[in-house]
Amino acid sequence: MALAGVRVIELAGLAPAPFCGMILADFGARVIRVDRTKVPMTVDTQARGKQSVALNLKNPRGVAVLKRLCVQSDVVLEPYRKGVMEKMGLGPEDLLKENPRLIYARLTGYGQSGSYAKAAGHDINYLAMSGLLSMLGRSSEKPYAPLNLVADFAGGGLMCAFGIVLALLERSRSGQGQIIDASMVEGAAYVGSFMWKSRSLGLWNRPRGENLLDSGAPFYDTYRTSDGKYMAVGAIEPQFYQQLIQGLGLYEADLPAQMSVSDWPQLRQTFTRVFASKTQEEWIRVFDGTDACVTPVLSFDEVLSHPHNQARGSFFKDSQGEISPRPAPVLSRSPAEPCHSRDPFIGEHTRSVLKEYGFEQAQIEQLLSAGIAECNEAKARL
Ligand SMILES: C[C@H](CCC[C@H](C)C(=O)SCCNC(=O)CCNC(=O)[C@H](O)C(C)(C)COP(=O)(O)OP(=O)(O)OC[C@H]1O[C@@H](n2cnc3c(N)ncnc32)[C@H](O)[C@@H]1OP(=O)(O)O)[C@H]1CC[C@H]2[C@@H]3[C@H](O)C[C@@H]4C[C@H](O)CC[C@]4(C)[C@H]3C[C@H](O)[C@]12C
Repeated sequence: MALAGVRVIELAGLAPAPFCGMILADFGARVIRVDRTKVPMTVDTQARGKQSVALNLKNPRGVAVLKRLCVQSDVVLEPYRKGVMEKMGLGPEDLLKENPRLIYARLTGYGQSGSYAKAAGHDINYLAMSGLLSMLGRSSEKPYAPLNLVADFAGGGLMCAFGIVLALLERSRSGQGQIIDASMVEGAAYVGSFMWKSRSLGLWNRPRGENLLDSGAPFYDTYRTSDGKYMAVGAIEPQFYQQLIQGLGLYEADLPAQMSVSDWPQLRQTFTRVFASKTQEEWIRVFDGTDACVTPVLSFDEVLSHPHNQARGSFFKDSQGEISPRPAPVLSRSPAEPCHSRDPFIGEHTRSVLKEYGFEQAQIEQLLSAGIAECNEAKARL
């Protein structure tokens, strides 16, 4: 796999950093998540392929253990508020001094500088600060966040993984590590570069929800079918729009012009009425195999059995029966091989990892009995 041999220490976080770690693990990195001790269960639902070591980092001996793990690693990924790592004696200066090849990735909401750097926040706040949230929502409604996809995952976890891969690539030339300041505000804004750069085209001149791609245009929207399901329509270009009209059994001559914005409400009413006349399955039969850019809105349960997704193996079932998307993109020679086994228990690998990283058995037992480290091996659960 592309990242085989790369060792990552991920400090346990909420959503974006776990996603970043999972991407690295999917593509072959060895990811060790460092959890807190005395925690009943993990909130990391993106622990695929990771190992878990539980350490008390409030104790200097726990800090010393982490330092020793970082000396032998390529990447450390930290998801805390600015200043937390420094307070624990684990700031970039401390760790890079001991391992100058270390890539020190800091994934935060607001970045390491600026007046908000130390403020708490979540995806919706970062999205708001990026400018993007102001553009998201239906006409005459308040802005709404599309789950926590944009800032946490696209602008946060994914962008940070990209930064780590860039830093690894650069290190192969320079031999040096570096610090990555991954701000979710900036990551989200960057993902939204198209919105920024296309403002001059007049694509976003109208109020929220009344533009081409924000559900303003009737040919770029979803429609309810007679069985309560939905179809997604993305027929922008005239040649595809024609096929949409044809599939709906309408005649262009009877309709206002596609780009006549003032007629969009009337056109939407017509599309709404027609889509409501057939079931989703019937519409699939009408539009499959055409270039009308019309697809069913599939539920999570439906994606696995869709013939297209099945043909590509786009989703897979793990050993627990859970469906997940296959890691993307697909590399021809060194594709990702996502782990199919269950996620680790907190501290499941404490003993084995510490041993592998050079700790003596007696030292490990001391750390465990002093509560600095915690081990929760699978055997103990049988
Ligand atoms: C699904 C929910 C998650 C939603 C995601 C949400 C929408 C997001 O946007 S996530 C993005 C959040 N932002 C960031 O990550 C930006 C950077 N980070 C921060 O800004 C902050 O970390 C913070 C604001 C996120 C949190 O601030 P906090 O004050 O708590 O922490 P920090 O200042 O960073 O300091 C960390 C302290 O921790 C100490 N530490 C760290 N490691 C260790 C260690 N190993 N040992 C000892 N100490 C350690 C460190 O020293 C710091 O200490 P100090 O403060 O003293 O300095 C999920 C959200 C909630 C979940 C539910 C919940 O957990 C309850 C249930 C739990 C159960 O197990 C599962 C079900 C739950 C219902 C659970 C379900 C879901 O997972 C959630 C709903």
